[in-house]
Amino acid sequence: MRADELIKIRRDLHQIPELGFEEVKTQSYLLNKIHHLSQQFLTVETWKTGIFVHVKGSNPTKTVAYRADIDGLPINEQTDYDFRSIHPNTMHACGHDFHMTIALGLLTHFASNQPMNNLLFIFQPAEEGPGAAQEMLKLEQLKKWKPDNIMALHIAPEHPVGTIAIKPGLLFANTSELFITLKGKGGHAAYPHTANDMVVAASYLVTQLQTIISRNVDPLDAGVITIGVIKGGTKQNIIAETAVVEGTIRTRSIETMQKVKKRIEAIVKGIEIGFECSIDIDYGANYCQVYNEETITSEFITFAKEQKDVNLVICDEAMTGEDFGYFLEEIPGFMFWLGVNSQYGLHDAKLEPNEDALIFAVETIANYLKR
Ligand SMILES: CC(=O)N[C@@H](CCC[C@H](N)C(=O)O)C(=O)O
Repeated sequence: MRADELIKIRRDLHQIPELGFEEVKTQSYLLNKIHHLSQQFLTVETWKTGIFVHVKGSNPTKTVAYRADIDGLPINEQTDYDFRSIHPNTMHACGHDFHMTIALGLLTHFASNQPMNNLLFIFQPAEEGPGAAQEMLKLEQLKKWKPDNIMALHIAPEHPVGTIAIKPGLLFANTSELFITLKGKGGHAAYPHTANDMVVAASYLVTQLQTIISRNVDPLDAGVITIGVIKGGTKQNIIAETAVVEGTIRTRSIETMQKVKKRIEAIVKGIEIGFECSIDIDYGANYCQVYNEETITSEFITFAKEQKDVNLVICDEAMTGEDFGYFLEEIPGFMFWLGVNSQYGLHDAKLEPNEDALIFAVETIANYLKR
């Protein structure tokens, strides 16, 4: 596929971002493209809004899976593109439009250039939440086409085009979503003594949560608690009966995740007693770490070093999360960062990844898979 064709696909997909398990238009766009390819070596199956495409190899000794996530984020796009999202408050702000386009570019290549080994393309819904990897791993398709290895990429705005950033071992953190609901007693703004204000309780809670990483996690370990949402109340002169606080927890180890959650629960108990309210905690979706299998990752690093146009970076681990980690728990493989050189980062309403990375990725990964 030519660079301009990849760019056209990326722009089409960029315009129709959909949230997890709602990727109906995205799935039908991808299926339409896939059905226009030569079907000789392909078997196409769907699951919810996801797609599996098996490419039969000419003389297979194994099956290699390539996974791309397909969902968007609830963000109101603020780029200067003339192909901005046509879906209000939804945007491909994590590069999944790039991930899908690259997978489709690779699939297009191998549909007409039969690979030696079998390939399995996995277009996965709902990576941003609630996650789909664990469910997909249990499916019939994974059993009958059982991949021996698996790989995936994630765009990296901070690296120039041509960069592959990777490391063996831990790449991404363990994550847990965090949804906290506080319930007190509403009332008139002028009579605070008759009510039980959840805006004030939530404010104390958010402040106290900030002490967990700084006071309870070993400084030589690492963790993140980010509160991305705080909502409460209905009007400026009404005391809020309820408030919600939503965030995410990131840790390098499961043990630290457990410790952080224990501390959250203790702080919540304190707020319940101190503010005479009731608080519910829901940890939502939890993702395990992304851990790159050492041998295969080292082989990929060796391959990348040999490519003249690849700027190889051995990077540090990041506190991002990915349910691709679940695939890696069961299937040896790796994930890498693909440089896309954007002034604005992931989850930013102005993210504008450089489209030159599309053809670079397709050609580089096709060469790797051919080997
Ligand atoms: C690469 C990336 O940005 N991934 C997301 C994964 C979200 C996990 C989950 N919904 C959570 O918020 O904990 C990330 O935010 O790192």
